[in-house]
This record gives sequence, C-alpha cells and structure tokens, in this order.
Amino acid sequence: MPFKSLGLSDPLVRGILATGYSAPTKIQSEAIPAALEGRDLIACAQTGTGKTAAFVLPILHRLELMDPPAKHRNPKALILTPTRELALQIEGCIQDYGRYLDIRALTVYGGSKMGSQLQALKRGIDILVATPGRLLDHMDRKSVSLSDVEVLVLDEADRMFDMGFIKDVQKIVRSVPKSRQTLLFSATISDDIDRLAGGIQKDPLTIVVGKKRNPIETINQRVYFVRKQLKPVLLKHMLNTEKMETVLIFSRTKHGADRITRNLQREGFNTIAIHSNRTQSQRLKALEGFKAGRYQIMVATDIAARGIDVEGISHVINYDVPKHPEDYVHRIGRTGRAEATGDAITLVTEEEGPELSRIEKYTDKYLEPMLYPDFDNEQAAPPRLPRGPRSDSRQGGQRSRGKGGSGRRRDSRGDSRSAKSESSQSGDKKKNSRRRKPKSASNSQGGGKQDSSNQNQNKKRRRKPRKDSQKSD
Ligand SMILES: Nc1ncnc2c1ncn2[C@@H]1O[C@H](COP(=O)(O)OP(=O)(O)OP(=O)(O)O)[C@@H](O)[C@H]1O
Repeated sequence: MPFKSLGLSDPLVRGILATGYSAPTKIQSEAIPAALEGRDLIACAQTGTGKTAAFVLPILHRLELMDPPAKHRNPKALILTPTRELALQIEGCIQDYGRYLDIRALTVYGGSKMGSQLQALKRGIDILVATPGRLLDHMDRKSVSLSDVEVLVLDEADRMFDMGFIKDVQKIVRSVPKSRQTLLFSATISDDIDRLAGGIQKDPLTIVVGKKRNPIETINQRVYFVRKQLKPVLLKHMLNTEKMETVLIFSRTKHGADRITRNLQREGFNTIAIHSNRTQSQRLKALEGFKAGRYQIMVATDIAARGIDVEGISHVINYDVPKHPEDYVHRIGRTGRAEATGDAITLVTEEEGPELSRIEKYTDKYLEPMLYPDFDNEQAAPPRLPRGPRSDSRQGGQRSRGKGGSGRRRDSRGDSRSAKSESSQSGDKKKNSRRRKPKSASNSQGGGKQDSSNQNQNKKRRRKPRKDSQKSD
C-alpha cells in the first residue's frame, strides 16, 4: 500500500518519499487513516517502527487543508514529549515530511534561550512541540495560548502519565479546548493508561501493533552475570574483543554515567556522556556528535532511553539493570530500529537479579544467563589495564578478592531469581553444579564458537528500505 492510498495530500506524500520512505509501516497504515478521520487514538507499537510519522503526518495533512495556513497565530497542534532531545527530533521529522508545505513548527524546551522562542511565538506558529516544564513557563508568561489547539499528542504517553509529569501534563491539557483530537503513542502502554486516558480522550480507538511490551525481534538480547566490581573490566573486555560499531551504554545514575565515561576515555575509547546534569549545549553536542559518528560510544541515563533515533547503533549495553521493566524495552529499542538488527547486552550483578526477573516477567521472555567468552568472572583482581593506571585501583579489584561470581537459577515453576554467589555458598563446587549453568556466548571476535547471537551481529545493520509486502501485514 503506498502512502498516497492512506489519504494523504500530494505535497505531503512527496515530502515522505523525499525523506526516503517508500511505504508505510504497519502502525502508520493503521493509525494514519483513523487519525485522519478525527478519532482519538491510543497507539502502541514496538520501538523503531515509525510511530512519529504515524502522528506527525495526519497533523500536517490537517494543517495543509486549513485555509490559509500562514495566518495561524496560535498553535493548531501541540505535541508533548518527555525530553528535550525527543522534542527536537520530532521537529526535525516535521521539517522533513513537511518540506513542501508552508507550515511553521517550533520546539520549546528547558535549557534553551527564551528570547528566540518568544519571538517565534509572536510571529505565529502552526505546530508546537514542547516539554511540559518549558511550556508551562510560556503559559505563565502568557506568551502562548493553547486555545486554538485542535490536535494534542502525548508521545511516550505512559511516561507523560508518570508521577513526575502527570500534574504538569494535566494542567496543560486543561488549557486545550475539549473539542480537540487527542493521540497517545508509546511502545509500552500499560492497562493503567486506559484509566488515565479516560479523562482526556473521547471514545479512543486502541491500536496495538506487535506483541505488547515485547522488544522488537530484530534485537538480539544477551545477559551476562558479573560481579559488581568486575563490571568495568567486563565492559572494556567486551569493547576490545567484540566488533561494536556504535554503542549506547546506559547507567542508572548521572554520576555512574560520568564515571563510566571517564574510565572509557582513559582507555582511549571515543566516548561522550549525556544526562540531565550536563548543560543544554553539552547535551546537544553529545547527541549530534554521536549521530555524526564523532563519538563511538555514548553513555547515558534514561533521558536517552525514549524515542531517540540514531541510525546504526549496533549495541546497547545496560551497564546497570534498569529499575523499571518498561525502561528496559525503551533502552534496548535504541538499536534494532527500522528493520536493522542490533544487540542488547545487560550486565547483571547478584543484587540486580530480582530486577532482571521483573523484566523477564514484563516482557514474558526468559533471558538465558551467559558467561562472557575469555572472561574470568572469578578473577580476584582485574587484569592490569593498558592505559590509565589509576583505573586499576578504582575497579575495586582488591575489594572483590574472595567473592565469587553471581548467577541465577530458575525453579521448577520457571521463576528466575537471584542465586547466591559461588563463594558465598562456601565455595562448594558441588552446590554450584546444581545451578543452571550460564551459557557461554562465544561471541568474541577472536575465534571461538559462533552462536546465533554472533550470527546476528554479523548481519548488516544498515537500514533496509521497507518492502511493499511488509508494510501492512
Ligand atoms: N515508512 C517508513 N519507511 C522507512 N523508514 C521509516 C518509515 N517510518 C519511519 N521510518 C524510520 O524508522 C525509524 C524509527 O522511527 P521512529 O523514531 O518514528 O520510531 P518509533 O516507533 O517512534 O520508536 P520509539 O518507540 O523508539 O520512539 C526512523 O529512523 C524513521 O526515519
């Protein structure tokens, strides 16, 4: 099915084709006609499947039909996103798809200069993309009026309904006319959303593409058990032995992200950090540099977990297991996008075992624990690192002396749980032999057995143009 058959206007279809898309993805085929009819939507589709165009295209189409578009003083469409980076990315999509239309979009987000935003708002805009905090600032200053908004989008809807955002979002929604169309999109939409959405939507149509909560199948998920003190050593070992093109590493904390970044920089890896303690220009520089290939590795907190679309991320590494299972789905969804393949690696300590179990329950998938090839998880002290002598002592190698490796076992009901480390089971090898043995992944590039994960890695990661036959199945 071509884009034209979705009912989109000619200049818009030309803009889509010029962006390089030849046929709609499944979520686009299902959501666009319903949105064009004016329905409220709750749309859930896996990461990297083109949800942005599924809400941006109907907005552009609607605006184009309005007469005359250049006269709009107040925004006609409002798109709310949880992060600045995502807001800017969506504005980029609006510019791309709408290149043959006369439509003005503006992004307002914290950390950016007010002056230019105020001027643009004064001149008048058609689409406003915003993070909630900065939009509320503008509303307080009366520099923007939402009284003409006809379409409201909550991208990453479940995140927008999180405790941290809910009050701000509710306040914003109350300022938008009730007659609006409201579109909610995310890769993870819980049943609670129906309840929360009840207050802001009218008879919404729910569209679910793919299995709810499941990471996309193009991501090869791997889990390695490792002692806490050895995480930095294992990370370096992986980066040195496995062929990784562009790597996104997630840390649970900002300090952790900085620490990992410093360690990797000392080791000579081209690494940059992104988190909310960095200035806006540092955040922009990091993301742009990562996208442009100036940095091979970006270390991030969960601010980069949602929506960020960087072509060619070959590996996502969860240095820490994410606290919320849905964050796992979003984090690893930064790879394997638009039919590319990718690897998602999670490093798990004994303490993090229960969190991994929650992820398994949430995604309904058991993640087979593996041992990293040629890595001694029992080593008393980490090997001496080639550069940066200070890092040796910081690895905590000495403190780790005498502690065994971590592992999990699965009971007869199939539940997985944290298992005691080997030495904390008095170093009793017999006891350990009862535990399900982590599988050796044999995925280093320096020889060894090839498993399916390795075969996956060797697949081309370049984005393939979608085939007509794939778009509407
Ligand atoms: N019809 C299409 N044909 C080819 N590529 C597409 C198509 N639609 C979108 N894409 C590309 O697919 C990638 C993922 O799209 P997008 O960022 O909208 O995904 P998403 O579903 O919103 O992901 P996430 O859940 O992570 O936010 C982007 O690089 C986008 O340019």
